[in-house]
Amino acid sequence: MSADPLPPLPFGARLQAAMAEYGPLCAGIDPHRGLVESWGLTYDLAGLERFTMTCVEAFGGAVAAVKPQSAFFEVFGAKGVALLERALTDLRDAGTLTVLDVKRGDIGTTADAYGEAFLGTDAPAAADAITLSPYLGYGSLRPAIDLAHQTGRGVFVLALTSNPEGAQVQHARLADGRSVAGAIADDAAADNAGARSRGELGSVGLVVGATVGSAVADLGVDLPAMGGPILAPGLGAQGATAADVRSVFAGALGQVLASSSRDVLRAGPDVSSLRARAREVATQVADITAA
Ligand SMILES: O=c1ccn([C@@H]2O[C@H](COP(=O)(O)O)[C@@H](O)[C@H]2O)c(=O)[nH]1
Repeated sequence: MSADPLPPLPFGARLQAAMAEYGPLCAGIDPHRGLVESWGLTYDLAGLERFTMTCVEAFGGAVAAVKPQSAFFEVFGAKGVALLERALTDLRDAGTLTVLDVKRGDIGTTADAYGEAFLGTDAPAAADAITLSPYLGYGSLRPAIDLAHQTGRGVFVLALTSNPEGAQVQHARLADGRSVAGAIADDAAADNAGARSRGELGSVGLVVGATVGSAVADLGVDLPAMGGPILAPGLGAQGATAADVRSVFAGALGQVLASSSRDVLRAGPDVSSLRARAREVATQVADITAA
């Protein structure tokens, strides 16, 4: 009689271990035209492939997580998406966690299909975690969140994005006085309750930009109680500094997974230089977030 397979370790626990080993950096793969050309490559499928595989070689086994930005692959159609799927597979084979930045969100049946596409057992573009948009209501994400829990994967729900325009929606107040961002954090806290009771990081994280200044405190977004990881874009190219990370995430620094794309990618195309820059930023962020 064959034994049942072991259930997968939850994403939150796997991320916690990876951050402890490599430092809390998520290196982005953002092959936008300017960057691809600055590496001396042509902005076509061949250039996209060279750029992406250079990143995979440099970041695999070197950082806690890698975040490909789906848009830069989708723009090349089916062949670009196939390349994205290959990069996700190669990073998994290298033992490196992937966060696919796709910002999906829709009514329940469609959220279910999005979940199967990226988080299901047989997902064609399987990632360890994906970004989700809660602006059709946090509850509409339920099928994808439940599937992530079942398959040991994770999600990062947009709460306070790094762009200034996000405030129009995310700073708004609900009838009960809570901010939209605060309510999303409360919903994530409920989904992370089990992990918290085991002393683990939850698998439902939030996206909170390192650029948001005092908004976390002003809007009553309770990040420590949320209990999941915080994907924090905005460091470097968008202007956030180490001091910003310390002040924005005070009280929740151990949950922060800082994300940086352009600031690291500018060190390419040499694989060793790219890896060295990623390691340098990972060490800087580890120093910032150390208690
Ligand atoms: O609030 C958000 C959510 C996602 N992003 C994405 O992160 C990277 C940032 O790139 P940098 O070059 O480090 O500025 C990019 O893929 C965005 O789409 C974000 O910036 N803000």
